[in-house]
Amino acid sequence: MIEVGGAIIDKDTVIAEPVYLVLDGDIIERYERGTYPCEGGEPVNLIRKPNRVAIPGLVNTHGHAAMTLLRGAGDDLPLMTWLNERIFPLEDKLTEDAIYWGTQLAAWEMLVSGTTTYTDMYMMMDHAAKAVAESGIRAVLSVGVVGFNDVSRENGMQRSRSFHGNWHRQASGRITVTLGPHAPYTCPPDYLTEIAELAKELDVPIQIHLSETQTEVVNSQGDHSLTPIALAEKVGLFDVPTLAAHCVHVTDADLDIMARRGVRIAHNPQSNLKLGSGIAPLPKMLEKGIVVGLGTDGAASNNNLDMFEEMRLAATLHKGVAQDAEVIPAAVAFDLATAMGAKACFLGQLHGTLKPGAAADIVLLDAASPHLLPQHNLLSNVVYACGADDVRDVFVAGRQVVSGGEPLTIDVERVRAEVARIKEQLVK
Ligand SMILES: CSC[C@H]1O[C@@H](n2cnc3c(O)ncnc32)[C@H](O)[C@@H]1O
Ligand SMILES: [Zn+2]
Repeated sequence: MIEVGGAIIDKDTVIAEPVYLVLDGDIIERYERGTYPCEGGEPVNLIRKPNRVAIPGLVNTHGHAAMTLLRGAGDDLPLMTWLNERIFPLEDKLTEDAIYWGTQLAAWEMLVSGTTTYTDMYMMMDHAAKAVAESGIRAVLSVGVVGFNDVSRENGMQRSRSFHGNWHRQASGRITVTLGPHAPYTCPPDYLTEIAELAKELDVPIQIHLSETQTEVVNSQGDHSLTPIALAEKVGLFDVPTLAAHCVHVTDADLDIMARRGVRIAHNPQSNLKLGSGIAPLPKMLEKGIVVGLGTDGAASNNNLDMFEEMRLAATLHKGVAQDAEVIPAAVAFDLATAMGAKACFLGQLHGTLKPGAAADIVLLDAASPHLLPQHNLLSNVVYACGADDVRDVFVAGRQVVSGGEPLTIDVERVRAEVARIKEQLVK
């Protein structure tokens, strides 16, 4: 049982008074308004935190966790220069050990900033999954694959298949495996078709980067006479549930395809701004009924994994673009960062809420923080005022993984030392 001073159950249910959550293992059994009636003494499993506000754990729908190791290694460059000149040469030096420690660093950063579920597309993913299992976070993982030649194509298929066999639904069900074709500009059309076939066989969704920059769209039009999204549909990618990251440069016809085919979008406002890619038309996506989540992308293009920043940016950026303060209200931004984000990355209907039957992924904020005072509107305070520093306690699948702002599952001194060592190897 967790008793708190207030809770946001979901975007529509805000309780600005004492409330307690009753857990049944890794699930929320129910919530009740008021304090827990302690007739006959206080139960041993009652966590009483009147100075906390409970929200669902935040869901980060796009990223590359171990890129924490490359934070600050290439800034102020456009996407393709950033990738080709800075990131790919460093990634060539990453080892299995580096992926493990880079993912530990990411899990630490995400858990203490209130993210309980994240998605990942990267390399040597068995080692990322090990860090997920140990840290207690929940994750939707994929081996990132490219199809430059026959060897990379075959490797990608084999690695994806074996990663699925090793990790799908493992770590007490906290890991979901998906397939991760990097992008249409790194995976030729027939390779995308092969990947879609494998996804059907394994019965798993796909995550991919789509239409991130104008250059990508212009090149796709030149090479295939189709936008990346129209191409993805043509090659059969959308026959499988798909989560498309970015979708910054999209036509109305692209969005119609995505709405019709149930393609989800991961909106990464901070990364898109930092790489100078542009601003995705989030209001239009939502008007068309597309399921959208928020993502940080990797820590080398953001440069942090703080979902409070993405939530606030989603709620403010689009008001400025549209010159309309009514666009993306606080409740919608909160939904994108929680329940709709969970739908975007293929988790259960109730995931990202504190409703009965939802996974017990719960974040407790410091109700005494200046950001939560006064409480004219609790949801507004969380979206427009709170930040990662207000996170005090975090539970994933009913297990406490952060207490008083400190991670319980991560040896932070060890992570600091290993990351410093790996950084020296990378720059040698
Ligand atoms: C094949 S593993 C994933 C691959 O993606 C690269 N990456 C990181 N951020 C982005 C982005 O915004 N657009 C495209 N590709 C990106 C990452 O460095 C890995 O090489
Ligand atoms: Zn990405």
